[in-house]
Formats: sequence, C-alpha cells, structure tokens
Amino acid sequence: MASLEELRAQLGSVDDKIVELYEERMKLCEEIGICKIENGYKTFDRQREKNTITDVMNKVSSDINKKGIGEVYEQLLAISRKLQYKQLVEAGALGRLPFIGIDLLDKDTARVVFQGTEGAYSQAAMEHYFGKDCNNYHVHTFREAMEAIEEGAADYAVLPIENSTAGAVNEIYDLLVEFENYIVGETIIPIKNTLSGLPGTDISEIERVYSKAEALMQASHFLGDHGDWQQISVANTALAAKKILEDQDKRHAAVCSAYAASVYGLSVLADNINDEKNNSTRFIVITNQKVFLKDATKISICLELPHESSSLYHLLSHFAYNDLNMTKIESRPMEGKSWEYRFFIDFEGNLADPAVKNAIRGLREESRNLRILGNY
Ligand SMILES: C=C(O[C@@H]1C=C(C(=O)O)C=C[C@H]1O)C(=O)O
Repeated sequence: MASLEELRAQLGSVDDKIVELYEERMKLCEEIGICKIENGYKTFDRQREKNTITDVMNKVSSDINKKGIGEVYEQLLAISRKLQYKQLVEAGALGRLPFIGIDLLDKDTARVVFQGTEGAYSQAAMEHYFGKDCNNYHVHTFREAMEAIEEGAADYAVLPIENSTAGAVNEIYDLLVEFENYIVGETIIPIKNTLSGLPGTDISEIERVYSKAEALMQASHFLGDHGDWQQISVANTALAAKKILEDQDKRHAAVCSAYAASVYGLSVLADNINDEKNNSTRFIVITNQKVFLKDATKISICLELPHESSSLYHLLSHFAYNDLNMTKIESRPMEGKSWEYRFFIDFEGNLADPAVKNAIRGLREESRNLRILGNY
C-alpha cells in the first residue's frame, strides 16, 4: 500500500493536469466571449449548460461521482460565464441608459414631500436630511408621496423603509417596484417615544393616554406601571400630540416623539419610555431622476428568480466572485404568482466600479426584471 506522501504526490500531479486543462478551457471561453460580442449572441446559454452538465455526469459511474462532477461543472460554467460578462462590460456593452453621477443634491432649492402629519417621524427624518428650513409639504399615504415624485410635484420624498425592531416596511418595497423612482439617499433616526402633556402637568394627574396602537404596545412596560390609565388608539403619534393640545385637558397625555411634543408645544413628562431602548428607523430619499451621488457607497437592486433549484445560490455567487459585500436581502411575494418571490438586495459599491458593473451584468442576464433602485 502506498504511503500518504506518495498518494499526495500523485494527487499533486493530477491537480497540475486539472489546472492546465482549466486554463485551456478558460482560454476557449474567452475566445467564445469575443465571438459572442462580435456577433451579438447572448452570453448565457442555459440549454447548452444543461446539456454539458448531463453529458459529463453520464460519463462517470458511481452516484457520488455523478453528483460531484455535476457540482464541479456548475461552478466551472458559472465562472466561464462571469469571464464573458467582464468582457462585455469592458467592451462597453451596458445595455441600459446609464445612471448619471452628480456631485451634490440641490437640497436648498428642492421641494420635499413626506407622508403623515406635522410632527411625524418622517418629518423629523426629512429635517435631518434636508435641513429645518427645507421647502416641504405632506401627504396622507405612501402612494401619494410616490405619485408626487413620479409626476414631478415634488423633487424628493422621504419614506421609512426599515425599523430596527419591527423590520421592513413592506408597502414601500412594493411601491419601489411599481413606480420608476430612484433612491438617492438615506438617513437613520432614533425612535424614542415620550409621554407628553400640557405644560405644567404633573404625571400624577394623567388619567388617559392617546397614541398609535403600535406605539402603545411598544411602551407596554411603562404603561403597565400605570394600569389605571385609559389607553386610546389614534391614527399616528403626531395626531395624538395634536389632540392633547386641542383638548386642553391636563388629565390627557400622548405617547409621541419629543419632536412631535415640541411641534405641538407639549412638555415631556417621561422620556424614552419604549420597552426597547435602541429602536431606530431607516428612511430613504427618492427622486424621479436616474442619478447617483459620485461618492455613493451602497446599491439597492431588486430582481425576480426562476422557480428552480439553487437559482438564489447561483445569483449570490456574482457578489462573491466580484468581491462585493452584500449587506441585506429581503423577499416579497410576487403578485399573481403563488410562492414566487422578488428579492431586494443591498450591497456596498458604486455604479462606476468595474466590479459592480460586472456583477450587475451577470445578475441581469441570470434573473428576470432586474432593476437598480439606486446608489446612495
Ligand atoms: C462558453 C460558453 O458560454 C457560457 C458558458 C458555457 C461553458 O462554460 O461551457 C456554456 C454556455 C454559456 O452559458 C458557450 O456559450 O459555449
């Protein structure tokens, strides 16, 4: 029986042959890539790849080797395809109207829209991003905000996309697909609710609290210590603050942000009363121009996948292969297609980076309806 060293030496010579053949194969794929660019042929030939994989699997005998060679070839073909995407990008074949890189957003002159009432967290986020004196107005629904951007009634909208404890705001994801608007910025603000009442009120005088149902729930420990208070739910926390001002009754208080309390001239009776103390919400800034800030570092895309085994696995390989760091993935059910999903992916990068261009080229070829939602 041969020793471990001898067997490893034999393995080494087999590896040398594999490497040599690998390079020979990639050289051929590169030539095929040139041929495809010259003739306008599509890079990804799904049927040809399926046939190649079946052929090589039929050439081995044991089941374990069949599965093994199948996996090796899946990777091999994916890599040769990625080489061809790179060739395409280098040849300047981007295939879509490009995003335009800009230096700055026109924050001072822009008209900005947010959803909600005066004192809403969205307004606080808007002021944080555009400044206190920005030219703004508000609408009732997220859809109306999206429409205002699409029609050009406003230049930018500030919309909540994700909360650190409650997760994604699904409606915004769906609207990003429905409307052709683009993300150009984001801002994260802490969500800290207070108990606020009329100036001069003592907390011992309170008998009734108003707020949005979720906000009452998120302060359940604090409110539990005051079990005798009547809890009344209203449409949102800013509206609760407004009601306290209008009622002028010292027995009433609102669970609302410190920002809403200041907008309606209330005093904070107890600060940061949420059960979860580190709650924050991420807001996106959208516009109808296909632009990105030249120093942008994050890209959001969405795409649909064929209902096939390992389609997500292959898709994600484009990030690994191009050394791109994926920071988030969400899925949403697709309308009219039970159990099929649209994926929303965030990753680090700038649309001007060659690695990003290569990855997007590959992702576009191997998924359906890929859209770049923005680079910010
Ligand atoms: C090399 C080609 O391009 C791609 C890669 C393949 C491969 O590596 O075998 C096969 C089909 C294409 O998806 C080709 O079209 O032949």
